[in-house]
Amino acid sequence: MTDSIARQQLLYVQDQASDDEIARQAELYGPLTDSVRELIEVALLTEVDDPEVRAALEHIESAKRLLRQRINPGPYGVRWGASGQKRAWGNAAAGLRNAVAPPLIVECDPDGRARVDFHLGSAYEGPAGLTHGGVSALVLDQVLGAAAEAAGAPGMTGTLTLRYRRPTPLGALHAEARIDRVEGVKTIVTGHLSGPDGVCVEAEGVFILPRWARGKDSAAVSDPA
Ligand SMILES: CCCCCCCCCCCC(=O)SCCNC(=O)CCNC(=O)[C@H](O)C(C)(C)COP(=O)(O)OP(=O)(O)OC[C@H]1O[C@@H](n2cnc3c(N)ncnc32)[C@H](O)[C@@H]1OP(=O)(O)O
Repeated sequence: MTDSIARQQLLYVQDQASDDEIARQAELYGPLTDSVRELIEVALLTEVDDPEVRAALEHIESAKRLLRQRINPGPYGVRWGASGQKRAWGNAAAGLRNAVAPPLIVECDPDGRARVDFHLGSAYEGPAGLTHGGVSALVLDQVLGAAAEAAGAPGMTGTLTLRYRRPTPLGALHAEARIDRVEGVKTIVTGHLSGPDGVCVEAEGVFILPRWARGKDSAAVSDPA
């Protein structure tokens, strides 16, 4: 095993947090994340005068000083509580504590299906008024990966193939995925992302259970939101 894989595995942590403690943290940090996400949008779109921008910056710097007083050196990793409840709260697509995440709250079925309705604001723009193609890839990677994981066949993304069929608007969107087939350690998943006018992006992903995880309980290596 290489040092980098060993270091990565240290970020899969059983911290034995109780369900009550996890609920407390979700209630505390969820609104903080939502507020920071709104801040990103407001900072992008504000048209107030210069003194107001400078005053807002002071407030933000002050909030950062407060939060930095005790800080995890990061990254967040994946944590399991006492009941087996998992938190991938740093996940860039779906992490409860990650304001960069759209966020996605993905619904999954154990037969290997996943779906999510979500909203992308101005912070996810690529072409003018449209969703950035890399963000579409982020969303589809997560939703396809979640479908594989839901069926107990999780894996790292080996290959993700996308076909951008029509421009993806910002605003209300939908993504869904289903397992096409499982071939040994490979799970092949298909899916799409759609907007009000229909399918915008089609996807196929090959998710591979890495060598270091083979023979382990799949729940112990999966990476849920
Ligand atoms: C589990 C927790 C996470 C669970 C995560 C769940 C959340 C999902 C959403 C987030 C997903 C991500 O962002 S994941 C992050 C992005 N992805 C990565 O960083 C992956 C980086 N690459 C790797 O770690 C590795 O290359 C792997 C794991 C993909 C494969 O390496 P390996 O484990 O050594 O595989 P190996 O034994 O050689 O090959 C096994 C089989 O897969 C085929 N194969 C090998 N590489 C590829 C490939 N890139 N694309 C297609 N097929 C491939 C081989 O031909 C072989 O087929 P055959 O001979 O058996 O037919």
